[in-house]
Amino acid sequence: MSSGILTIPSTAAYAAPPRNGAGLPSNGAAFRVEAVDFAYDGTHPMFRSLALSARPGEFVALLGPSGCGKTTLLNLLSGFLPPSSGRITIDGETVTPEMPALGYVFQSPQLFPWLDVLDNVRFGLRMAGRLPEAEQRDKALAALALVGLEAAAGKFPHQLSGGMQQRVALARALVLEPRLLLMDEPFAALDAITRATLNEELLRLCGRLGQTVLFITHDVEEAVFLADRVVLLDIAPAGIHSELAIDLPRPRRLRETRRLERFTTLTDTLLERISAIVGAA
Ligand SMILES: Nc1ncnc2c1ncn2[C@@H]1O[C@H](COP(=O)(O)OP(=O)(O)OP(=O)(O)O)[C@@H](O)[C@H]1O
Repeated sequence: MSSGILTIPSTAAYAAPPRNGAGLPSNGAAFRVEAVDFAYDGTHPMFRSLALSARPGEFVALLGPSGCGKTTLLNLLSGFLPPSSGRITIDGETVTPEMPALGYVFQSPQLFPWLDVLDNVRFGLRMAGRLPEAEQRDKALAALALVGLEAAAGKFPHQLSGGMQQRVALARALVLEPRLLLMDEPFAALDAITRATLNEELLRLCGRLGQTVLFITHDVEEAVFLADRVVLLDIAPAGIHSELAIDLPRPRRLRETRRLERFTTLTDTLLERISAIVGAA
């Protein structure tokens, strides 16, 4: 944790900075899932000897048919679900839900309706109780500025659109300066235009802040647009079906990137693989 308002990594701050997909220095965390077995109630196996890792600053999108265990994997990675065997580490340390390195954004923004936007964003800092109130407010305002919502600080969630609420949820995660951002279909409930805007904003923020991201989506185009690597899950308990490196140039803009032949090739490849999984089920 830094003591500044929100730490934007600069090249000078790192002797040998790892590079994220945007080619910028990264302060992201590495995660590693090693030989993980997991079964709900001990009887419904979801994963057997699962292995997955990400390098600092990498943007990993997780795709797979409904029920294959994407959210389960996210809950294992966050420490909310303990594996029955194997090991999950963030920068070499066994994960726990309290790890300050972790940030979450879910499909529903889950804002507190009785708190204004600033206090929603400040909530985690208030609970941690480590900073004076004025500093908490400064940090919350800086996080809101990152998502373009500084002017909405005094509004309440019901006065915001769905897209604005999801931006607040993102600011609430970012204010804690997570080094690994776990996102579970964060834009799935939004209209296509808002979703496109938020996809571009997320990439801009990740390029600037450098955190590692695990992003669950059902949308193949969204996965290809955002990610450095797409991980495709098979029907449980088969685990990972395959991975695909997304070698599209950055920075990415939706309209330009979608027009690239390589974008079509990558999305087609994934769609074919998903059809094969579903067809075989
Ligand atoms: N707490 C639980 N107890 C028992 N079974 C569960 C629990 N949570 C999820 N499951 C089951 O585990 C399987 C995987 O669920 P999970 O939510 O991880 O899948 P998913 O790939 O994220 O699905 P979707 O794409 O539909 O969101 C499903 O069959 C689900 O019913």
